[in-house]
Amino acid sequence: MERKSSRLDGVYASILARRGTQGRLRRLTIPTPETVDFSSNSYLSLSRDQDIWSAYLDRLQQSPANQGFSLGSGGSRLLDGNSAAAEALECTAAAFHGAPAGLLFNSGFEANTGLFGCAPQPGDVVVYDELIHASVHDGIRLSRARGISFAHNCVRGKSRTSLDHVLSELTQGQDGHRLRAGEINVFVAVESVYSMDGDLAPLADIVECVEERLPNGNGYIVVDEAHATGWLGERGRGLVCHLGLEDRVWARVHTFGKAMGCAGAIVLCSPTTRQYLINYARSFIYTTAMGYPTLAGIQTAYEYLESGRVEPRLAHLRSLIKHTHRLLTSICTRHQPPPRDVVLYTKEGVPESPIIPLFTAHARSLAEYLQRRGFMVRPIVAPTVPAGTDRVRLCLHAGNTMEEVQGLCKAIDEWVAEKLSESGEPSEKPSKL
Ligand SMILES: Cc1ncc(COP(=O)(O)O)c(C=O)c1O
Repeated sequence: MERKSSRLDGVYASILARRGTQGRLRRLTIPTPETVDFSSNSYLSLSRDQDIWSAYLDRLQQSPANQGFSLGSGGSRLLDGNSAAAEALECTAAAFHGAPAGLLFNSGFEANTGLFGCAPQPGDVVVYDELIHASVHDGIRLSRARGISFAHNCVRGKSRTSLDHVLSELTQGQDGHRLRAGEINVFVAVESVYSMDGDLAPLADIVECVEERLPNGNGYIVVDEAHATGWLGERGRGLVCHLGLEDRVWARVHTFGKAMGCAGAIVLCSPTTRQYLINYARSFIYTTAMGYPTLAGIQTAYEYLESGRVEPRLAHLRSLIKHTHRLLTSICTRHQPPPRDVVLYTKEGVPESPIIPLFTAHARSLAEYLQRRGFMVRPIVAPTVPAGTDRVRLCLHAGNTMEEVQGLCKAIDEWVAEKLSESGEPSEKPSKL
């Protein structure tokens, strides 16, 4: 008799083959250490910093015996997995980001699914930016709320899909009177820095809009600061602190796996909300808590940020962003008319973040070309991003040098010239960048 699993493998194999023919098959690769990193989310290059590593080892050596010699936590925080170190880290992070309280989660993904899965009450609504992270979508699916998207970063545009329009429709719709009376809660979910486009949310305007449309205080803004944590604002406190909106944003999610070079996340919120999450957030309750080595790494990274030693790195990162912008703009200007389908760099001003998308219908070709020249970049294609917006996602890091950026842009320039000559379009010779 044919084994069940082999029949199922056959089903999977044909699904994978279909995906393969569409050029959308996902694969695991091991990053090669000798390539120059223009891909990871380690924006500050802290994960390999010698000083932080030494401070981390010292912390492990000096930790109390009941904490320091345990690789794992031993259980859920609600059973045996809680520790003074976990609670101390929550206080450190909350103080650093100017929040009343915080609750750790094992990842940003779990923080979002935990928060959105239980925060809305029956009948509540979650209004979210259309480019919000997959984990928020999954959280909404787990919740008892209705989800409605608004157009990316469109707060007050005339479009019927602007945030203002969506909120206005809600307050005039079927349950409008209950919404206006503050009996239905509206959660508004945005990211401070969008992970694929690298643009910032117009957060001050979003806050104004929500307060105007929901004056009874039933608009609750949740900001996912995953890609802002550690580098945006003074000492990397994030966008909410940078704009002084701590008291007008209901909850924030900070993740430790990106600029902070560690792993895990925290939801910043009121003490009562924290207590509610402890009771109802399934991804907090039904999982083994972080062990001491992980907590110690995050605590060490926070101390580094708070000490101000991060400032020279931030300054270097800002210059890299400006320099890259100059070089990419010059590539596009020289290959006029703009090389349609080849590479489209759309930033008019200096990019707002170290994430710079290079839109091209040939994302895989560009990424492979750059990888062969020793630059690690990755193609990001549908369904990870909306169809028609395939790109190579360039990520700059404080650990990159000006020369590396120069080399990368020179290779992009050569690729553009090659592609254009293949397509028969006239192309400028790559010139000295
Ligand atoms: C905006 C955003 N939120 C949340 C997450 C999830 O964070 P983590 O990697 O810690 O699970 C990510 C990571 O890709 C992200 O980009």
